[in-house]
Amino acid sequence: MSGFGVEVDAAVAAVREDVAGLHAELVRYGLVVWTAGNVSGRVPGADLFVIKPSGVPYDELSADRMIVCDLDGVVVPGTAGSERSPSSDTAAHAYVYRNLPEVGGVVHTHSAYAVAWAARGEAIPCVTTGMADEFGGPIPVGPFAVIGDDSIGRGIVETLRGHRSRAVLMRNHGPFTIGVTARDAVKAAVLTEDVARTVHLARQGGEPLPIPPDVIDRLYERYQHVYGQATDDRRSAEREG
Ligand SMILES: O=C(CO)[C@@H](O)[C@@H](O)COP(=O)(O)O
Repeated sequence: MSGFGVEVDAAVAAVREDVAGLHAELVRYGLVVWTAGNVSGRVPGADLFVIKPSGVPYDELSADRMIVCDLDGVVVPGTAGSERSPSSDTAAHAYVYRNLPEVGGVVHTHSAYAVAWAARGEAIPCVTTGMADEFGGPIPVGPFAVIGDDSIGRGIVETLRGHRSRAVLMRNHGPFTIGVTARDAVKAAVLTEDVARTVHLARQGGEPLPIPPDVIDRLYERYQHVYGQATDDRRSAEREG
């Protein structure tokens, strides 16, 4: 018995399944080594989110091992998985959920090319149409912050609030991405690494050509509202508004 009620219990169960399964996508797309990356998802209709336990191998991340937290990042006692320590980035994820109500999922990885840009403290310029589609401009750099308090979360929110990009490169650390759902945030993490690698490769042969800002705007608008299917997470969230 969780004490949440039937509807919230069902929502928690669905987010547990979703978040557990999405960690396999981080592995599939080569975004993580060992246990260095995490996915969380907000529980619709409740001030709760679900995140993985800290330092547990990805092939052991079943739904019942996911951890339910409140929006202060405190583990809900007595729930499945609560005997374990949550991800060391739980406070950062919680800060994002508290301060950006439209966010339904948060992802952090140490994907190699994105971390290389973060280590230099250099924003990734928007020089491909695919990047304009997903990010609508450059991927910005967030401040240097270390695990232990709200500072990573603050840096993510300060950098991404009002920004089109769903990704921030936290300086000397790595990418954090947000989405309307956990899956949407995983997609942003996959595409962040893809553009980090592509723009890095492009620069080996010279300076990439810029895309005019009005063209970036048009590509971004089309991708958000026309690309894919009306049932896609982002377009559904927009309709539900
Ligand atoms: O960046 C760090 C630690 O520096 C963490 O995000 C990473 O190792 C993953 O930690 P968790 O297994 O989620 O606790």
